[in-house]
Amino acid sequence: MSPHFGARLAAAMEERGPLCVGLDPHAHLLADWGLPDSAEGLRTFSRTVLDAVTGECAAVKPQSAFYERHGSAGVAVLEEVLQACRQRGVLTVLDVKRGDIGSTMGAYATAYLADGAPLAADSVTLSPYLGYGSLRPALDLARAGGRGVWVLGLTSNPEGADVQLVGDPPVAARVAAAVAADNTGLMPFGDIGLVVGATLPRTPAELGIDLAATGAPVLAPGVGAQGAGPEDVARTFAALRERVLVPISRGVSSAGPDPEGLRALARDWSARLQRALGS
Ligand SMILES: O=C(O)c1cc(=O)[nH]c(=O)n1[C@@H]1O[C@H](COP(=O)(O)O)[C@@H](O)[C@H]1O
Repeated sequence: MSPHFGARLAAAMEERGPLCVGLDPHAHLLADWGLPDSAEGLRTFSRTVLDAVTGECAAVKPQSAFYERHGSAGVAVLEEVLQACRQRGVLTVLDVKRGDIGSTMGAYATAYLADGAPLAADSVTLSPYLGYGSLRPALDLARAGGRGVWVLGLTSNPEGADVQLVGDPPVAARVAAAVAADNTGLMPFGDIGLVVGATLPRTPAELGIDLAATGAPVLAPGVGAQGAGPEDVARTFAALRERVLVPISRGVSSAGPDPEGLRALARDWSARLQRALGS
């Protein structure tokens, strides 16, 4: 049986550090790169970033929205990106933030987490805000295939607190407790990750959320364009530094289209993150 996603992620982070490069082909970035805002522009952007950063990061995170913007032609490019990552052995976090009633969730799960699906990824982002239990079909299919999921906990945007911090214990703490139960026994960490922004004004511990107890890897967005830096990652995730995967998108792709510039900036972020996290 192949290793579970948490073990594969741990191995990739051990080898290449905590950086995850995001693929978010914003219209303004395509323009800055001198590319058309079209499927062809997405293709060139994605290939260029992927070629430049393969080997410099533990994973890549394509954001589906920027591909969907161009309809079926854009989604075809996303399929190519995922296929290229599979061929290169690059771990993928497909950022789709899906969440729906359980029966529909089963279809989303098949779309992103089934062997042979055109959009199959190593892991996918999910929203638990229709109820954590509604994600079960995706959690089960991911685990059966050695894949993973990232459940939104405390998101990097300030508006997230309106939902995630309601109640005592806060909603996000209840999500974290459910993740902890599902990760029981998986080493070195589980296949169900939590998304916790690096931009939070208060740390999870200060909010009464014991991330270390969840056994979850943490996806910590917000570094670079959203204002957080490596020291914020180190401060926010003090007790679980070896489990934090840090996605940076605009903070890397702003160096394009020059591949050397992209690679140099990815290396620089990676070195700064590793220094801050003491890894
Ligand atoms: O799940 C995510 O990746 C995510 C969660 C979150 O709380 N905040 C957040 O910014 N993201 C995603 O992370 C990426 C951030 O992009 P940059 O700010 O350019 O690095 C975008 O694709 C967001 O959709």
